[in-house]
Amino acid sequence: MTAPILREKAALRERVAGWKRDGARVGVVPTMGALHAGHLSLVEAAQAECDRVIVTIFVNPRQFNNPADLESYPRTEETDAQKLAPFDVDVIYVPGPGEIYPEGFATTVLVAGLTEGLCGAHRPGHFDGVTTVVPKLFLQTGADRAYFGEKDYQQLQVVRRMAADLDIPIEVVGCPTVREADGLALSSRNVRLSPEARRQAPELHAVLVETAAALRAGEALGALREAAERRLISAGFERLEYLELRGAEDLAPLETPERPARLLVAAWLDGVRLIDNIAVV
Ligand SMILES: Nc1ncnc2c1ncn2[C@@H]1O[C@H](COP(=O)(O)OP(=O)(O)OP(=O)(O)O)[C@@H](O)[C@H]1O
Ligand SMILES: CC(C)(CO)[C@@H](O)C(=O)[O-]
Ligand code: BAL
Repeated sequence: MTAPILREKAALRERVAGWKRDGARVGVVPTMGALHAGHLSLVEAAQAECDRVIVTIFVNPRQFNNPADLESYPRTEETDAQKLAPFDVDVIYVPGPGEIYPEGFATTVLVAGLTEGLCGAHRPGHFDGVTTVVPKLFLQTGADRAYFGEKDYQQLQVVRRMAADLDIPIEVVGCPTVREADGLALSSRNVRLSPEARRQAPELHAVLVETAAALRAGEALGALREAAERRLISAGFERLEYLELRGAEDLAPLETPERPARLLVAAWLDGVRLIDNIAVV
């Protein structure tokens, strides 16, 4: 059955208050829509641990540093509702812009440190947009747990920090990246790849896996980054944006995986910015 779509925070609050009176544990899966199996894996994780599950769909203008990216971001509410139907979620919350950024809205939440490198360095203002909308989604839904994908690994760590710093009583749960059979991480932006670029795209994950193995074997990150860049360019990519090794939780720059670490990459293919990351332990 298609879940009820609520568009107003007042209606959402009333619904959630009823669940809470019954002692329900509420989970939220924040998304920007254009749902795929990665999002649906978050819904499944939420359903396994929560009595009630809310999926939010809001294409948040404040986190788009590139107006063309915002303009062309896929908006597919009807198909999204159909994709959620077999999962029997309790509510799909699709707030109008006025529910999130009413007239006179003047607050920005900024997380320092964790946002400064990686995607934060290449998408100015992006994480400020994320950390301004996400606490609103947490507070509007009143959820006890929130589910985020490791595909957006820096986002996951930033959101964890924000929720802890603001004393929002919610547990932020990270879920593994869902991939295509050829290794490409599922992303709403993959639909923008031409058929040829789609065939080239899995090279990103292959480079990540091989670089991680070489780091574990003691090879130097600098030389590996150069080799990765050459390989991606010859596979058809336009540009390697970053390939970095970071501490798994604090995202501190590392040269070697001397402690639990994450290898993170961003690269451009066919005018599309692809990101990925894996654990290096
Ligand atoms: N392949 C995936 N596996 C697991 N979680 C994912 C995957 N892709 C996205 N998610 C998670 O889904 C949530 C909503 O993400 P979003 O709506 O931005 O989708 P997206 O596919 O990441 O789109 P984008 O093209 O903007 O990166 C985030 O927590 C994100 O990490
Ligand atoms: C968390 C989020 C829904 C906030 O707009 C977005 O950044 C996303 O889809 O990952
Ligand atoms: N997937 C994270 C949201 C964004 O790329 O804007």
